[in-house]
Amino acid sequence: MIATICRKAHFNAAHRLHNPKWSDEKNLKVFGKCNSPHYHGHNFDLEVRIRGEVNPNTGFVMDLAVLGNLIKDEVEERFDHKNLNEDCPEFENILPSTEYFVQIIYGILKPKLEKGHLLHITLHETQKNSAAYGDW
Ligand SMILES: Nc1nc2c(c(=O)[nH]1)N=C([C@H](O)[C@H](O)COP(=O)(O)OP(=O)(O)OP(=O)(O)O)CN2
Ligand SMILES: [Zn+2]
Repeated sequence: MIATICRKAHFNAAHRLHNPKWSDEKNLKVFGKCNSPHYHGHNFDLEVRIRGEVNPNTGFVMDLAVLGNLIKDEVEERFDHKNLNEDCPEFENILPSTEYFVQIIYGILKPKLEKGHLLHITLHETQKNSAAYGDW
C-alpha cells in the first residue's frame, strides 16, 4: 500500500526582493514594499510530504519523528532567524522568493531520504502566499 505522510514545521526569516541586474527604480516598481532596503520578516510555515510504501511491520511510510528531526536539523537550524539575503549562501545568486526557497529546501531534503520515497514541499510565506515544489 502507498500512502502520503506530512510533517509541518515553522521558522522565521527576513529577506528583501532585489534584482541586482536592475536599477533601484525598476526594483521598486516590480517588488514594491518587498524591495525595502531594510528587509522585512516572514513567519514561514513548511509542509513536507513523503509518499511511499507503508512498511507492514511498522505501519509507517517513515517515522514522522525522524522526519521532524531531519527538518529541524537541515532546514530550521539553517534558516530560522536568518536574513536570507545576508546570512544564507544558498541565496547568494538567487532571489529569495517563495518559489526559489521551496526549491532550495527540496534540494536539501531530497538526498537525505530513502530511495523510493517521493517528496513534495509546500512553503507558506504568509497566510495568503505559498509555493510548492516536488516529485508530484
Ligand atoms: N510569486 C511571488 N510573489 C511574491 C512573493 C513571492 O515569494 N512569490 N513574495 C512577496 C513578498 O515577499 C511580500 O513580503 C509578501 O507579499 P504581499 O502579498 O504583497 O504582502 P502581504 O502579505 O502584506 O499582503 P497584503 O495583501 O498586502 O496584506 C510578494 N510577492
Ligand atoms: Zn517578503
